Formats: sequence, C-alpha cells, structure tokens
Amino acid sequence: MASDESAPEATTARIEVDGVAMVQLLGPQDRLLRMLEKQHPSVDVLVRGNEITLTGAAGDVRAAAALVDELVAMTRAGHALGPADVVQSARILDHDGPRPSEVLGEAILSTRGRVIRPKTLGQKAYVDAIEENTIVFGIGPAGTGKTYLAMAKAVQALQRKEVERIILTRPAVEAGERLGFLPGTLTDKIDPYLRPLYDALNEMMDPEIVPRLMASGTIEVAPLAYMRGRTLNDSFVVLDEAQNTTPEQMKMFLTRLGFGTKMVVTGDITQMDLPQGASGLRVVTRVLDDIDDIHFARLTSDDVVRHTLVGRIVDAYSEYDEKRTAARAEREEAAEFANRAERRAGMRPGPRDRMPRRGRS
Ligand SMILES: Nc1ncnc2c1ncn2[C@@H]1O[C@H](COP(=O)(O)OP(=O)(O)OP(=O)(O)O)[C@@H](O)[C@H]1O
Repeated sequence: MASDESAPEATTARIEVDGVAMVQLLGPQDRLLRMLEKQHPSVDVLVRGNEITLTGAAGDVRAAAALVDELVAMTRAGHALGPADVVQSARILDHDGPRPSEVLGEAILSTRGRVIRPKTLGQKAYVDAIEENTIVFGIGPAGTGKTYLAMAKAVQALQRKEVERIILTRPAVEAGERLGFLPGTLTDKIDPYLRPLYDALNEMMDPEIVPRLMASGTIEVAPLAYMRGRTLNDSFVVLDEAQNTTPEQMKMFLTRLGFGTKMVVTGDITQMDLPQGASGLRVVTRVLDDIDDIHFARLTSDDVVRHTLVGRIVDAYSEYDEKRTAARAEREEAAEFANRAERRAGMRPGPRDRMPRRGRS
C-alpha cells in the first residue's frame, strides 16, 4: 500500500510490503533492489524493515511505486524473481496494456525446480498465439526464445495429453537432404543440426525420460525431409530454422497438417544459410498472410533474453541492413533512370508517340 506526502520539490511514497519475505523481493545481496534503482535512477530508494520509501519527482516516484507493486504481486504469487524480471516489468509498465504480473506470471512448465515463463511482452503474445491458433509462425531475431518457448508449449501439450506426440524438425541444409539418411543411423548423422533441439528438450524434461520417449516414438527429432509423404495427426510439430527452407519444402511441411495437430514454425529471416533462392519463410509470410487460425507472431530485439548487448547488436545489424537496402534501391532507381534516358535518346519518336492517346483502346 503506498501513501503520498507531497513536498514542493520532491514526493515521497511509502510502500508497506506484506506477506512477502523481503529477501525474495529484493534478492540476495539486494541484487533486485539495485536493479530497481537502475530502472529509476532519479528516485531515492530506502528500505527499512518491510517498508520501502521512494523519494523523487512525482512522476518518477509514481512509476517506481508501480514497479514495486508489480514485483510484490509477482513474488506473492510465488514467482522467484530474477534481475530480468525487474527490467522487463519496467519496460512493460512503459506500455499501455497488460500488467507485468499478467505477462510474466504465466507458468508454462515446471521442470527440474525451474518454472518456464514468458519473459517479455512479445514472448507472452507468442505463447498466447500458440495456445489459440493451429499454425503459428514465430519470426524474429536470434535469442528471442522462439524455439525454446515453442518447445515448452509442446512439452506442456504432451503433459496435458492434448497431443500424443512431439515432432521437432529442421531443414538440414548442409547434410540432411543431401546425405540420404537411413533410420538406423539417424541419430549419428543428424546430431550437429538437431543438437540444439535435443539440448532444449533436456532442459525441459527429465533427461532420463527423453531417450525413452524418443525410443517409443512419442518424441521424434528428425530432418525436414522425413516429413515428406506423411500426415501428422495428434502431434505438436515444431519446424525450427525455417528461414532455411525452400518455398517447396515449406509448402510440403505445412500440408502435412493432420487432425489434432498444432504446428509452430520458427525462423529469422535475416539469418539465411541457403546458398541461393527464395526462403520458404519469406514467401509464406506473403502467401498465408490473412488466414484464420494461422498467426504470425513477430518478436523483436526487445524480446532478446540473452545478454542485453545481443538486443543492441540485433538493432545495429537491422540499421545496417536497412541502409544497405535503401542504398541498393537508390542505385537501382538511378540505373533505371539512366536506362530510360538512354532508351529515349537512342529511339526516334514513332508516329504512335506523336498521336494523342485519347480514343485509343
Ligand atoms: N522465456 C524464457 N525463459 C528462459 N530462458 C529463455 C526464455 N526465452 C529464451 N530463453 C533462453 O534463450 C535461449 C535462446 O532461445 P532460443 O534458442 O529459443 O532463441 P531463438 O529465438 O530460437 O534464437 P536462435 O535463432 O538463435 O535459435 C534459450 O536457449 C534459453 O536458454
């Protein structure tokens, strides 16, 4: 509960924290408190017992108090807060829309003593879209949790018995389609490409269960070429690194959809490994733009949950790419203009060009 005492130059808000251990709220060695101060550097934060006093300009104090209230609500709901939660909560409060505790509070999976939750607004929208649609495309830069959250939703669906199987697939650009796999030797050959999917699975499930579920076919990790000719029923299917599919592969994959199946396709259009030609992911965004039950979730540098520098690296590259694209468009336009001028200079006007256009059909 916060109370205001207005002074001419500064406002003070006092927040009594009930029902929450202060160490959970402020973190070991006050790490979360330091993070809180970083979000609102102009506000003085004083903690005495279970009372937090915030002093500073009225607007800043109000924002800091709203942040504290949200952190208290999340802690009270059993959310073990980390520094990223403080940063993300402050960001979410900057937007009109759902409250941080609504965005960051959803538990997708509890596994090995950890709870997997969305960590940003974009991740929450992505997870909600997966819940609500049959086919979801998660498109955005590296490190935004596209694969991780798709897999968490897959494991959740299996645990809730909404599906019978999980299928994880990737286009194996360098080997998969060219080597020609034999089922018996699959694991040996595909490991390097599918390794990240195994690793994420092992983070989300008891590592002892994973081989058992794979042996029984409940979980299948296979190159995209293995989907050809099949109908995928009662499954949760994740196609990862979809920027490396050709348009034909993407169509082949999407048309495998059977009853009771959900598909999540993840990719980053800026990270294509294909030597040439169009990306199936780029094409599909235009082809399936406006179909009910198919959703395109866009993640951005704001959703990067790796080191905060990764978000800035992503932005810097986007800016560089935009400049290059603009420069290329300018060059093409100049060349086209020069071409046209040359054509005009080289061509004597014909009789049709001198004739008035009106009346021609
Ligand atoms: N909500 C989350 N909770 C916990 N960890 C997360 C979350 N989102 C992402 N991560 C972490 O970030 C890492 C990167 O996520 P992920 O591999 O899904 O990114 P991506 O968007 O698919 O990027 P890439 O294109 O590089 O694969 C994951 O391995 C995971 O450790």
